[in-house]
Amino acid sequence: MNDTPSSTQQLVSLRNVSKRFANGTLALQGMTLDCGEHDFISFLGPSGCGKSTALRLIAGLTRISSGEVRWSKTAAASSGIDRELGFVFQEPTLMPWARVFDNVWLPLKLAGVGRDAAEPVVSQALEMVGLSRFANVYPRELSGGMKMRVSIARALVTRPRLLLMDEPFAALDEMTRIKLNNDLLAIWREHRFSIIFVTHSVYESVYLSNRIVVMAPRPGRVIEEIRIDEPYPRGEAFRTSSRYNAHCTAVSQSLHGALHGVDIDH
Ligand SMILES: Nc1ncnc2c1ncn2[C@@H]1O[C@H](COP(=O)(O)OP(=O)(O)OP(=O)(O)O)[C@@H](O)[C@H]1O
Repeated sequence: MNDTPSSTQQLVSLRNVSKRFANGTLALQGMTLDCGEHDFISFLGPSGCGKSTALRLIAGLTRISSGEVRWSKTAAASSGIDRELGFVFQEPTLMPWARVFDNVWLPLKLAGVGRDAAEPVVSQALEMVGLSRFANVYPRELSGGMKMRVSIARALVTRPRLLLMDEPFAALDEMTRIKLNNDLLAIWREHRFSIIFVTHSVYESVYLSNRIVVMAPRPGRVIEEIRIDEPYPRGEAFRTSSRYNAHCTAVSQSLHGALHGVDIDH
């Protein structure tokens, strides 16, 4: 089945968005982007190109210096922007003293939903990430990949329409990362939310996304947007295909072209 997103319905739009920090750093310059319903967009680029800043601006965690972040009317009206967003960071940031269930319940608890009322929704979120049997364990009993799954379940428990992910799998080993890539794609396809995913990895961005925003530093800016018009589901056959390789080469070339003459942070 080819269910490549069509991006006809916009969810959130950035228009000429810039961010200059108080110390004078121009972290992001003139970014324009339309994120549609059921898009899977990657922000790809080296350290310091403004990927995290862009994500935080969309989330409203950092104030923009100029430009505009506009949400679709339906998204803004239904339950407030906060409920439309889930955020997953590189570190799972779980509460170590709380069981898995309580960690996932947290966003609902903060919204005033009691434990009993939340139970079916929390259970469903845990089921989505394959952790139904681990509701009662503490984070210290889980592997790195499982902790990240809990973090994803917590971000999805409010059923957001947009999931923002900031290098979520960067600290995981290769096999765990591949498994989480596949599971994330399966959850995204089934539940049809949108994802903006920050990564340094060309391979990961090509495997996951239907759109890749290539960025460069000093100042942080968008160089090019590349579409990966390949059908989902994507599995091992895609990962080992010549088409996948060709996309990776094209994206690498765009990235290297963008970096020509730029002094990288790392
Ligand atoms: N709070 C801040 N105050 C001042 N400068 C900042 C702040 N946050 C980020 N910057 C700077 O803005 C630029 C963009 O940072 P940002 O973290 O968005 O980049 P990034 O592409 O996400 O990098 P990385 O891949 O290393 O996370 C960098 O030069 C960074 O040092």
